[in-house]
Amino acid sequence: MQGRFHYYEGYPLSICAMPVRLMKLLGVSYLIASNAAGGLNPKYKVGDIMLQKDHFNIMGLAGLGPHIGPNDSRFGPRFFPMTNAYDESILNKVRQIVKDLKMENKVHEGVYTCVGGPNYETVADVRALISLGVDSVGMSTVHEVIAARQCGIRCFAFSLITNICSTEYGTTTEDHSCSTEVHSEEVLKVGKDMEDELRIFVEEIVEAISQDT
Ligand SMILES: O=P(O)(O)O[C@H]1O[C@H](CO)[C@@H](O)[C@H]1O
Ligand code: HPA
Repeated sequence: MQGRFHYYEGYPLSICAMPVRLMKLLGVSYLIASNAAGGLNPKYKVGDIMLQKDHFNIMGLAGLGPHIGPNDSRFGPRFFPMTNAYDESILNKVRQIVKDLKMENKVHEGVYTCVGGPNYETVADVRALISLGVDSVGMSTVHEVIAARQCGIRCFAFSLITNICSTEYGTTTEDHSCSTEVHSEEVLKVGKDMEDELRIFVEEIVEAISQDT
């Protein structure tokens, strides 16, 4: 996909996840999802990569999801497990790729969450998410992975840490900027700067997965 639909753009989560269901109809069996995300884990630095071991479905706990409403059985059963949402055998292949590409110093494994956005988080939000065991925060991916798992697509996802979420209140300067604020320009720049490295990383993953198929 080139880009994606986001909930904050006004689309219901079923539309945000629609491309995944289209992929299913086209015969896709593996999903590699990526996202730009804020780092919550204090070990993370800007430009690091977090392999998603799991996600915390905060919107789902509030009753939002791509699968709310009448169930269309072409896209899987009404009820389904999410215990092993992120495929361990793909993760193992990626762990090897990380070693081969000598990326260990910048790659972590952790838990992602999707918030509604489009505002970035308050300090209180950030502190709460950390206390809930979340390592990175964005505004996508979770509903895509839910739709994929419902229809049996195997999933791998990673976050590019584009900014560090602040756990402290900053001081606002005269021009009204604030040292601890995140701005989308920063997010886009880190994404752009990492483009070549991530392309190689994803190409390696596709290659490793395709050896299985
Ligand atoms: O998750 P992706 O689409 O990578 O984008 C992330 O970056 C944007 C905010 O900067 C939000 O859309 C958030 O979800
Ligand atoms: N929060 C939510 N979404 C994001 C962030 C963030 O800090 N960075 C990039 N997408």
